Amino acid sequence: MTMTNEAIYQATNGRKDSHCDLRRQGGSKTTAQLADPWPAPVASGPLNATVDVPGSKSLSNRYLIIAALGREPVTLHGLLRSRDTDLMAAALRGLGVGIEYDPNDDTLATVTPPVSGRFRGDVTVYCGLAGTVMRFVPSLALFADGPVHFDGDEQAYARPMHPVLDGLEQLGARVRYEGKPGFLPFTIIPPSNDDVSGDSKGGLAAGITRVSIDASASSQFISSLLLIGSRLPYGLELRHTGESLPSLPHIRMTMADVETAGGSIRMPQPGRWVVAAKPIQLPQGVVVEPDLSNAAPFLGAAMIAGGSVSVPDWPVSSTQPGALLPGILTRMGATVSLDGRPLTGNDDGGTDGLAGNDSSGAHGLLTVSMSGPIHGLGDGFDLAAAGEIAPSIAALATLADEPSELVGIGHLRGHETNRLAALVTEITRIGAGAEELPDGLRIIPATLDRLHGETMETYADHRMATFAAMIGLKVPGTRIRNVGTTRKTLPDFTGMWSAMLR
Ligand SMILES: O=C(O)C1=C[C@@H](OP(=O)(O)O)[C@@H](O)[C@H](O)C1
Ligand SMILES: C=C(OP(=O)(O)O)C(=O)O
Repeated sequence: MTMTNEAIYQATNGRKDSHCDLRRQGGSKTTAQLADPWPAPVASGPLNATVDVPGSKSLSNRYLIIAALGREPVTLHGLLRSRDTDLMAAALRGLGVGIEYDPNDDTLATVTPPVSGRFRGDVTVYCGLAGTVMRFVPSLALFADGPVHFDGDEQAYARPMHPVLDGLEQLGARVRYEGKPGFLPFTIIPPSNDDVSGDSKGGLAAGITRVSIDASASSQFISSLLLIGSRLPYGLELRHTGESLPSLPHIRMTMADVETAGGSIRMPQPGRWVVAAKPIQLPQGVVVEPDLSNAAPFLGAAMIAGGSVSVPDWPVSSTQPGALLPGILTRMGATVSLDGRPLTGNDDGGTDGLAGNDSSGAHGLLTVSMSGPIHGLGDGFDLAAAGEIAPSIAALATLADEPSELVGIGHLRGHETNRLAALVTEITRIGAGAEELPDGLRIIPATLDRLHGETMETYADHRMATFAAMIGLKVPGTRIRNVGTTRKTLPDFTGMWSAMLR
């Protein structure tokens, strides 16, 4: 066995949980130096801040994978450097992909695919708690020259994995579960002699390969197979068999990114995708958009504290679900503008809210301003398209003037933690009301005089930490347990948060 990617990760970044990109964010404290629990700062008045948000986790990890599936080196500009993306890079290195960071700018990375086009087997991939690593990298194992073992944080053992592994078995791989069937840890034994197909006998199927899986627990199962579909000898026809499908923008993101690399993925009808067999190659240089979901706590801060917060380089059009924020925040009472022009975006929160990447790369300064109360979202607000921003929306809803029901997000029970249970516990802990619904959450806000500052648990969930920091802006005495867990997708959340409040 070669070194695991976690070992490579630790060797290149320091301790497992201590990676902190000090250069980009101007030198705040490392995890070891951060107080635990961390006293969340209170906003002493209206904000007036501009916050540079690092690159998108979802785009960074897709570009890394798609670059690894090409033939020529690709340079990624503005790559997110965080636990999830460093784990992805380390996983790819373990599989024989070259990844070099620019010594003067570690968000500039050149990815060089293996010369043979095949990935190195007999390795262990450490996934941490990263959904994009544990769900996307197994599909690469299909093209490895030996078994690939996957493991992760203990908490990752609870995250659903079966549907994507079921899909890989339909493509000829064998999966050996080493813990609970359907969950990490496991080993993928790739098909031999390039017998990558949907033929039950393990031979090459003459014609397109058909795979059916139930992706109602995570869109990442679909994205994983779409990422490698172009590499299959006859392409892929993928069907989703479940009733609901979350995070459709993230699937559209996968389709758009594969298309940027010259691939072709069609969605002739909802729940069915057709991927053409063809070589894919990203352009020589690719710019990563800022992470719009990670912008949510900062933009939301302007709504909680009043004043305004701006985020530069906001894409005019994006497949990121965070592109729904202007519409949702407007509905909650904010005024949103892009380069000074009013913007409302799409506020339907539906499952098909976004058109696709704007290949022009046009972007501007997004500003969220607030002077009045935060409005609740009322009954049945569907967040299925953008489940990952639910904790930020929940923080706003806790401080709003009327109740909110967030629905279409039952699958959040399988995120970094059971986010529905975690949000209910933390919202009720401070004196507001919340209850779980079969597919979401009902939040009954309380006035500030009824809320009390408490030590908030984060459950190793970066978005529970940013949720608590948002609450802390208005609820004195809020303390956050393990705020360093934000490094999953943000290298220096506390430094950025404190700078915003200065
Ligand atoms: O493909 C992706 O990059 C992601 C898809 C979504 O997963 P789910 O569909 O499991 O919610 C999202 O919540 C996650 O943060 C990132
Ligand atoms: C669900 C999330 O992450 P993951 O990519 O680990 O699924 C998230 O970031 O909100």
